[in-house]
Order: sequence, then structure tokens, then C-alpha cells
Amino acid sequence: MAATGTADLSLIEAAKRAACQQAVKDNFSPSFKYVGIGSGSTIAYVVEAIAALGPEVSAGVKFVPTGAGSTKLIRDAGLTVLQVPDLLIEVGFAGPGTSRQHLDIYFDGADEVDAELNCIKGGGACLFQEKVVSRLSKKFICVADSRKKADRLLTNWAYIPIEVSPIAAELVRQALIDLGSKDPAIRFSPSTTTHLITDNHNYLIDAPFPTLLLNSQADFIDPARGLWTPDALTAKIRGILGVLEVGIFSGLTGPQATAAGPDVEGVKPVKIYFGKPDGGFETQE
Ligand SMILES: O=C(CO)[C@H](O)[C@H](O)COP(=O)(O)O
Repeated sequence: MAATGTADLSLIEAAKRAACQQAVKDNFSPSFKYVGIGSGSTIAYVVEAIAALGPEVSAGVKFVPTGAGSTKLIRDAGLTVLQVPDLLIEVGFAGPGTSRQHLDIYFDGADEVDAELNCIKGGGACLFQEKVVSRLSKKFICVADSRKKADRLLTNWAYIPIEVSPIAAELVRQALIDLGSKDPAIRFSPSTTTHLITDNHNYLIDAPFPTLLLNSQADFIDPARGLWTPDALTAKIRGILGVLEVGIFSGLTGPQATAAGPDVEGVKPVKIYFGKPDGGFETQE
């Protein structure tokens, strides 16, 4: 994304906070049992807004994090942390075909959001746990500032983050080039000179793809439009040996996903709150 000056930064932070306060106001209920909390800088304002409601509102709720950063955020706010494996023990397994959407709601940010609410996530390196938590939630509410909004994914955000096994990383990189990615790169840690290691002990590959792949015969191209679709490109990348998960959040959501059964991919948001630099916000659903 474009570099941002210091003066603009405070406006952007105010925009993020405005979006999160509204998202919590509209969507959080003290009757909730389990609430998913994503990762990144924006989600901090969701946690802030929930904590500000006071213990009488939040004490009965368990907050499911998506990584080490969000675990600390929840804990520092005085809220109760419940990790995914503990959640799954707590709720148990009611048998084949039963719902696995145990979380009442999941709040998270995104790196880019398209007109159909598909997202790119993983700029903060937590995409795998974020996808697990989204998959376990009845609905995903996304919070972002308005710079993240685009008609089509990979318009302003440059790459798709992909979590991969370190041993297969070079193999995955080569397969991504075969698919049409331009210069996919293993991500380095910003604070060291070594590869970034995710919370799951893997590497990330950041894979740029052209926004359009016109005239391509590839099987992840929608022939009617000459474009790759988020669902098809995700499935294609996920099929590469060594890929754990892809940072595209697409697929059915909410009641549609519930109706389709427990194995459906319901990972994209049902609603997005975009904070605007003028202090206002807009929603998209
Ligand atoms: O996907 C993510 C982390 O893996 C974040 O939600 C995404 O990178 C947005 O971060 P921020 O709120 O700091 O802009």
C-alpha cells in the first residue's frame, strides 16, 4: 500500500477505531458464549470497545484468539482467553453432520476486501488460525479502514500470503510461478534477517498474481470473464504439496453456509465496517 505520513496516520487510526466501535455496538451481545478475535492493529480497537463495556457485560464471554498477538491483546484487556483446542474439548463433538459453528461471532481485520466481501488476509502472518476461527464461527464481521476497499482482490494489496511447510517452501514457490504468480517470495521477519516463522512454525510465501489473467486457459479462470475467481484460485493453491492454507477468505457465509452443512467453507465476512478518515464509517454487506 502507499506510504502514509505521520499526520495521516492519526486519521487512519481514528478511522479504524470508529469502525470497530460501531461494529461492536451493532454486533456484540452479552448473551454470547464464544467470540473470535482476529489479529493485526485494527482488531485492538474491537477488544478496546468490548472491554469498555465493563465486566458486567463481558464476564460471561470467552474470547477465542487467532495467534500469540491476539491472545496477549485479550488477556491484557482483562477478558477471558479460550484457545481453539480447549474450545473444541469444551463443546465436544455432537456427531456427523452437526454444526461446527460454535462461536457466536468472529471479529477481524483484512488486508483487502472486494465488492463481494472476499478478503485477503495474512499481512500479519496469522492467516491459518484466522481461517480456523472463521470456519468455527456463525458469522465473521470485518473491520478495516477505507484504504482496504477494492472492486477486485489484488488491486491495491500486492500479494496473497500463503502459509507453507518450511521443508517444501521452495517447491511451493516454483509451483506458484507455474500458476502465474510473479516473483513469489518467502517472507522475512521484519525484526531479524531470517525467515519469518508463524505461530504454527511454518513459513509464509507472499505471492503476487496479476489482477486479471485474460486469455489464460488455466482451470482456475472463469471462462466467461477471463478472470481468476477467489474460490478457484484458493483451491488451486491449496492443492500444492506443502501448502497449509491460503490467505484468501471466500466462500459461503452465515445462513447460506449453515444451510449447506458443516463441511462448507464459510470463511468470508457477512459484513464489513470501513472507517473513513473523516471520522465516519460505511458498511458493506
Ligand atoms: O490478516 C491479518 C493478520 O494475519 C490482519 O487482519 C490484516 O493483516 C490486517 O491488519 P491491520 O488491522 O493491522 O491492517
